[in-house]
Amino acid sequence: MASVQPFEYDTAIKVLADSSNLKAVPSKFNFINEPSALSSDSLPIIDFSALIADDPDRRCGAIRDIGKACQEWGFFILVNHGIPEALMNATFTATKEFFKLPENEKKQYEAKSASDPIKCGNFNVTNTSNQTFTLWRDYLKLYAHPEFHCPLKPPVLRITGYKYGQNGLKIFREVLLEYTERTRGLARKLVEAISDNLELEKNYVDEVLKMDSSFQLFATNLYPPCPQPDQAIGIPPHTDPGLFTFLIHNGVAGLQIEHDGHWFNVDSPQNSILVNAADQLEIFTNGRCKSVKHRAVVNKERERISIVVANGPSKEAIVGPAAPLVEKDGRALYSSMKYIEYVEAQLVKSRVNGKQILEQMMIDQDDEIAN
Ligand SMILES: O=C(O)CCC(=O)C(=O)O
Ligand SMILES: [Fe+2]
Repeated sequence: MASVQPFEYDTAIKVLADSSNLKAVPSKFNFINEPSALSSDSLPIIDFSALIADDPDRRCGAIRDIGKACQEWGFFILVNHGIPEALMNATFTATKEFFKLPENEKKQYEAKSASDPIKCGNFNVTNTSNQTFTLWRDYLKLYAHPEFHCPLKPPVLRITGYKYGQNGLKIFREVLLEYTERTRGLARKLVEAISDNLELEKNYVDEVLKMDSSFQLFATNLYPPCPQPDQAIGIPPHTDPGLFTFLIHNGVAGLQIEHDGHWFNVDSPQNSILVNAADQLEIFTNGRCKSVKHRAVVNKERERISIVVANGPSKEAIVGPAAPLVEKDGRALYSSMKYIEYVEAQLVKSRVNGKQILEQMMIDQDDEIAN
């Protein structure tokens, strides 16, 4: 049987969902799941203004809290981060305009391979029994740094508020460029906080992760209402590549994270950013920070949009456990891999219920002894 490609642009799910009287999920989306989860109000909240405060006690407190959050939950809510709410709103407006483009305009960005810097369309996932299903989600993914790639359309947006010129005109790429630049600055400060917390030398971290040329991915996901939310999934359980992922959403619930063997619904207050420790942070910290599994479930009533920025080390960085931590721990718990190879392998190879790339990189003590 010919294997199904992960990338494809058949029909936007939004178009399918808007089509008259869709009562059941077409079979190609069939993914039987249990979308219910526990509720949690205990996700750590990190005040970013404390991290950049002159007061050393506030700064130390924030560094300790970030370290603890990454170890215990792998997720936290970032507040007082300094990104203007108007810029976050403009980013939503911009991405919504993109999804509203005619199908033939978006189809130009249909991904052909994992290395395409702009990708758009449907995404097919294969499970361990070699069955393939399509995600209930439309997406756009861009490589945002060190080179910034962006579709030329929509050419101009009408956005009122926040310095968008006299006529309120601002170009799509400028909004995305500004949002990605700002989030990259925040991510860099968080990486510094983790390295302070683990007593790593700043020079060491900069040299290994090459943060000046950090590889940043921008993604936006649109999950249309789904007639049978337990028969389809927005994004199945996975972990993210990178150091820190930043996520904002349009106020509709759908993100769930795994904690202590249970799924929890995650919400975040308006204007905050949900941050999670990602795979390369877990590897680099030799397992101290946890890259936690999460998934996006869909609902019957409301369209959900999320905007995700994956902040990584440089594409060229060979990421393995930091040498000073390996020395302290007596052994490396993970093998090393060039970051860009990890990203692309994860895009095409990640399998539902199968071993994720992160798990494949874990070194068992038994393996070590055998070698
Ligand atoms: O939309 C969401 O809430 C989750 C998105 C996500 O996990 C991802 O894009 O990696
Ligand atoms: Fe994710």
